Amino acid sequence: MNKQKATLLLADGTAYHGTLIGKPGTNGGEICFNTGMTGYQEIYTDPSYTGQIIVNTTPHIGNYGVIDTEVESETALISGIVVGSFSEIHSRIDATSTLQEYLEQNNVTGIADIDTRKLVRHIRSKGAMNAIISSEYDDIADLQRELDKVPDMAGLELSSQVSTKEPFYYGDEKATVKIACLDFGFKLNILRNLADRGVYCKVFPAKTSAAEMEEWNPDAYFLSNGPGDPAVMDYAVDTVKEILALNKPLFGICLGVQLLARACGIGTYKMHHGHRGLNHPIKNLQTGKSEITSQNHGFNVTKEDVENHPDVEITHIHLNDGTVAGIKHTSKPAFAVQYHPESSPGPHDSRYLFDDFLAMIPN
Ligand SMILES: NC(=O)CC[C@H](N)C(=O)O
Repeated sequence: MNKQKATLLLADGTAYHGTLIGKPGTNGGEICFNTGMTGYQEIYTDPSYTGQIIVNTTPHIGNYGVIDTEVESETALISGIVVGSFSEIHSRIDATSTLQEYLEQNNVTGIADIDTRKLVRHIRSKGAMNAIISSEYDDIADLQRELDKVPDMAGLELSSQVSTKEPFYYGDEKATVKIACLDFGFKLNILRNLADRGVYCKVFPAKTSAAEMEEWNPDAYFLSNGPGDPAVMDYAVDTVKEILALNKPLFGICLGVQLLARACGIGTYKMHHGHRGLNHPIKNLQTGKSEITSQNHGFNVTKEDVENHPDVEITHIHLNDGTVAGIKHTSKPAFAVQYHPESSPGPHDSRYLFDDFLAMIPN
């Protein structure tokens, strides 16, 4: 076990001292916490966490190692991890490497031996803020200088940086249903869920226009999850407006719901500390049933704007705080959710949303 020291400094001046894990260095981002009891590898490789330091509330991390294929994107784009107890050994027979090796390979600097319960209570009361992890500096003035370089998540556009540079295909090319997918930072399990239902996907870079995608003559459109602030993504909002004008089925997940909302003139806002975990309860207002869901978001759709909108209604609400968890357009075939039906990690309660989407596509 690497016993090099590391320091975590929060933007409000709180410092935590622990042990370096992953790659030695200095890295900053917005600190947020995920309450999932499992699935650290999928969480670290979810591109929506780009620019963020993840605190795992599960106290023991690393104990089942890493499997190369169990990823949500090719690499971990996170700015760091903060854990309680870190295990450099693992006991899963199929594991291809230790988490320590994986973090080093993916240039992730982390800190272990932190009282994550205390830290999470701090973030929960003070709200989301920037932080820095360093194994190089322990002097607060040095750390503060590095922390000052970290941009605020509010107002940050990140999707175009993580999106595919070239279009690519996913699924069965002989499938009769074709779905154009806008990549703002796709989680792979969304594509797996679409392909498993027998459709052919073409994934387009974030800045592709609807006219360009129409050249492929898709039957429907999909808006992916992704990092950053939807309020500074006018390029994508304009594309969603163009897609809505086509009257083809449209489904969006997480950032996708925020972009659909903004395309309809509904606002989005930065939450106090967001929702990240695997057991978030939501209620489907159309069926009256509740679902336990996987979530990862720090922004949300403004509820009053939806309530006052003549053509958009709330379909799902978050049962912990009443925030908007899903919306649909009442005169266009478009709907989206703020949570993750593809889970990975997380429960499968909401997989029906993929079936609902495909049922909207005429035969
Ligand atoms: N998972 C996502 O798509 C996240 C969307 C957005 N970046 C947010 O934090 O709210």
